[in-house]
Amino acid sequence: MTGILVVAEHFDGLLRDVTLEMIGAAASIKDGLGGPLTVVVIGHDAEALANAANREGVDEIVTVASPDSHFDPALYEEAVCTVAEARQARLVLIGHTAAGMAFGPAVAARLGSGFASDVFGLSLEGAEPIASRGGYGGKVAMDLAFPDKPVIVLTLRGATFKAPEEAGNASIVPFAVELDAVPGTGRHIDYLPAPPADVDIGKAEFILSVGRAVQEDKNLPQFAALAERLGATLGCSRPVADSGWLPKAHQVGQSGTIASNCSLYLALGISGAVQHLAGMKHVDTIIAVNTDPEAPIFNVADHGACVDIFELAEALEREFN
Ligand SMILES: Cc1cc2nc3c(=O)[nH]c(=O)nc-3n(C[C@H](O)[C@H](O)[C@H](O)COP(=O)(O)OP(=O)(O)OC[C@H]3O[C@@H](n4cnc5c(N)ncnc54)[C@H](O)[C@@H]3O)c2cc1C
Repeated sequence: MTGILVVAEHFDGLLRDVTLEMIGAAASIKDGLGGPLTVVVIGHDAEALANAANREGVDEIVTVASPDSHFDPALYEEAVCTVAEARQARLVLIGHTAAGMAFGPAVAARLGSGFASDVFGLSLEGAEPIASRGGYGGKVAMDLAFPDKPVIVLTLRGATFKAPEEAGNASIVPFAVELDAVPGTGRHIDYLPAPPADVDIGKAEFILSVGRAVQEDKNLPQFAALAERLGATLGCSRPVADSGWLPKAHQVGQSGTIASNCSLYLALGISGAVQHLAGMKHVDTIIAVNTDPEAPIFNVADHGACVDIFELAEALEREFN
């Protein structure tokens, strides 16, 4: 058992980004593990999606035709367990998403495997997979090994692993799984689209982010204007979003959005809690402004200033005018 099985996630005829990110994570340890990398695409239109999963490092794409045109966790559980056993997968990777969490733990229970959720790091110790995840509400990071477990199921955090850029030359193989007799988990009624967001933190290249130091919502327009003037997207820490001073789409971090495309991050009055830093791990250059010289944000910042954020905003405004 040395292979890796990545379970493709898709919606509305498109692969979700997390699928390609899982392929990137799997490809980075494939040689050390010693087995092939297989992607399973399950769905009504599985064959049409197979080509999109054909990326560098993938050896085989298995398509499983589903009788249901909508996602059903029971069908995924059956299909993934069947393919994992047929391909003797050592490692099964599933997105840490609403869909992935609906069938991933059930797959792990059925396969009697080791299991970890919300994994943000994947490596090898010898030929043993090691999964990194948070603990105690994200206050610590831990590396997990799975001794004596022949199979390991992991759900991987999105916007965390790098997707391969090059196309692959995997073979595409239809795989029959008897899904008609599997009792579904419910009746699909409708999809409700999320309300449109005014920012896309995941794609923003330059983010000016404000923390609790802004104190109250009437102070936000000053920083929104500064962000606009600098050509930055306005981000925030969780207390700012929780207080309703900015919509949730602006929140950077573990329970917000990961700034996965950001080259410059200006953190104004943000202490640097681990949950916020989880959203900044891809940032190239971090500039932190905080009145507390001991603030943890300075441990990760490339440049820092012990300055009051209101004084800074006013000084910049004067500079512009
Ligand atoms: C499960 C879980 C998930 C979480 N997810 C997230 C998440 O996704 N994103 C997130 O941000 N947090 C998240 N949190 C919350 C996180 O733990 C912190 O509480 C939060 O990040 C703190 O936000 P902050 O830095 O704005 O506030 P604080 O920690 O209160 O820091 C404010 C900082 O501003 C500085 N300051 C104050 N006044 C000024 C001034 N005038 N000028 C300059 N500096 C000043 C202070 O010195 C301080 O360092 C999560 C927590 C949990 C338990």
